[in-house]
Amino acid sequence: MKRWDLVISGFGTVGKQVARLLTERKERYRQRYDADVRLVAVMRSKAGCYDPEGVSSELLQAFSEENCMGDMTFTGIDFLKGSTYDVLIETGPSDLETGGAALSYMKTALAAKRHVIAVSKGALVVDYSTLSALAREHGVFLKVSGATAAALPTVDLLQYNLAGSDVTYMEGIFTGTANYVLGAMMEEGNTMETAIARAQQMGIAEPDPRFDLEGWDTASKLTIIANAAFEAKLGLSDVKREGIMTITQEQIAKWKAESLVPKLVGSLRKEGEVLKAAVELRLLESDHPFARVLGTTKAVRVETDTMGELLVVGGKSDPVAAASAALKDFEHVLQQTR
Ligand SMILES: NC(=O)C1=CN([C@@H]2O[C@H](COP(=O)(O)OP(=O)(O)OC[C@H]3O[C@@H](n4cnc5c(N)ncnc54)[C@H](OP(=O)(O)O)[C@@H]3O)[C@@H](O)[C@H]2O)C=CC1
Ligand SMILES: N[C@@H](CC=O)C(=O)O
Repeated sequence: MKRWDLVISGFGTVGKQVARLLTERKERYRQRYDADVRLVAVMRSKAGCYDPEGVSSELLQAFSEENCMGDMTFTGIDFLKGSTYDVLIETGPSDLETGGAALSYMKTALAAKRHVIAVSKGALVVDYSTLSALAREHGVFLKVSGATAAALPTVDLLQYNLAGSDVTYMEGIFTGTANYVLGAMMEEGNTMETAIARAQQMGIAEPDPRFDLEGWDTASKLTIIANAAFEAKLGLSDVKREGIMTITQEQIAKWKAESLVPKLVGSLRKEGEVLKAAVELRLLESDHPFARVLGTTKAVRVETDTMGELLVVGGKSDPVAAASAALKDFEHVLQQTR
């Protein structure tokens, strides 16, 4: 039986769910893949815990509960370099300006021939080309489902289900928080503040809700999808971006009276060799398929040259679903390395 040692960087809402699901699925990995999967290390911003034989559930519990003061000399990169592992699952903050610590973790792991499964978006947005080149050079996988709408298949849909087809257009509702906030304002008469607070309680809103509501989250996902699945060289600044933070109660009342449904839609359109990316507020007729995508649910629609049109609705934003998407990526690594 092959040993698979895993590290999780970032041990917050999603990271903890990844750890929980990994424990639950241990037997499945044994039976299906003849794999002895162990979580050997987890790290937070100021501390990490590592046991080469597998971190015990008691230690994990203590690590997740303690007020993480850590050791002032702790650095995630040294911790990672000092750990022996096969796969890094990155669930730290998404820093869209520099890629943050996640970028150095991912580069370090890939250069050391470790597979990387990204849930955070910043590093992929900032330097996907270097990361994918490192993965190719070292013969390991860089998987990005968790960072590209998680339970809603996007990159996998394009790379696996539509392999060989030319996807000429893609559009979707990619940010559950924005969709939830718009729906709560339209259907439940909530204020934006109340709706944001609810999305934060659900664990799906980013630490700064403007990330979701000003379109950065959708723009980030589009950038990664474009680079990973369309082999484009898109930067975040290439995405035309609109948000929903300035929506007023007067606008809500008007749209209701006109039976229009507001949705934050991200799109990628091929125009010759150029890929045009945009995030915009669209006012949809009530019979539009996206108008019925409610709550934290997401959706994607694609147009292809030879496989027609596809619509996938579902994959709601949810920390457990995001963790499960990361482990879908892990399962694909297990399948592709057998
Ligand atoms: N929440 C969701 O539903 C989804 C989130 N994502 C993405 O996943 C990532 C994590 O989200 P979420 O779990 O909600 O975020 P949280 O804020 O709950 O957790 C972030 C974790 O990262 C840790 N961290 C911060 N800095 C570092 C560092 N330098 N090195 C190691 N760890 C660090 C934090 O440490 P400490 O505990 O010490 O504060 C915390 O444990 C984000 O990038 C988000 O965009 C993607 C899909 C869905
Ligand atoms: N903030 C995101 C969650 C992760 O991608 C969302 O609301 O969909």
